[in-house]
Amino acid sequence: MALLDLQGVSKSFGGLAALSNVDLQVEEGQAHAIIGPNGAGKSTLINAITGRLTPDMGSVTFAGQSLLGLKPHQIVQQGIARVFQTPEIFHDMTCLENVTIAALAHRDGAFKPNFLQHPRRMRQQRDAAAERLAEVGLADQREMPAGHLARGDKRRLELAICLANNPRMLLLDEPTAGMAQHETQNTIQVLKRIGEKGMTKIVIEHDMGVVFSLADKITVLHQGTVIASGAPEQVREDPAVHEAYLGGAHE
Ligand SMILES: Nc1ncnc2c1ncn2[C@@H]1O[C@H](COP(=O)(O)OP(=O)(O)OP(=O)(O)O)[C@@H](O)[C@H]1O
Repeated sequence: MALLDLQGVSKSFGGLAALSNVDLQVEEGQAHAIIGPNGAGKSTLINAITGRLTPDMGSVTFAGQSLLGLKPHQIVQQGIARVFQTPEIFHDMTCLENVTIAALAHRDGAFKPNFLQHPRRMRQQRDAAAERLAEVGLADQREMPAGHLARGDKRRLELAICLANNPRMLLLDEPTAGMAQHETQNTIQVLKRIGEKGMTKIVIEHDMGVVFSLADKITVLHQGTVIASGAPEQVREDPAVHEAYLGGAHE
């Protein structure tokens, strides 16, 4: 059974069908890229998964449970974390403090400033936060105020904050957008490392280099419909994909 299973999902805005009868199966432990030209329906699909909009038709199931009707925060509690969209970084706090607070908030359901009464719990969360920072390659910057980080490092801190919540699936929205080449390569390595630990990932990405270095499976959307879905080499050779996308301006 797929970890995330969408069947027949449709969503229209007025007369425009942003998604038409979309099926998507994301297997546990895989990196699944969703690609397509501008306006293909990628954001609408992600919004349907994260509860920011309700499909007109179809089903969205995660770990066997329907997500339909759940609010975005309830979907986060189910174990789906969206990265690189609405990062909540405290710029004056150190990287370690940022990740520790995220871990404490996850543990208590919300951040409660009572942690000073529980020094052992605080120490455990700090140790876990330090591990998350090491995972994303920010061990050396742990005592640095978050506001002083370079742009690419800030995004890796956001990733560490998401990981502090122990999600089952990460949704990555253009994880390398606006990054310099070396930052992009760094981010690819970090995401691969997280993947090796079995983390399931959905990646929305325009950069085909990133897509083909990360994805186990690729689904291609075009005008709200899935025109191809499969292994990267299979999708790369699909004539419909060439026609709609890979042969176009984004290659
Ligand atoms: N809230 C909305 N109201 C009206 N139309 C919308 C709304 N959201 C999306 N659309 C339309 O639905 C279609 C799909 O949009 P969507 O943003 O999902 O595409 P996308 O693949 O994410 O594009 P991009 O790569 O440019 O972000 C587009 O034609 C868009 O204009």
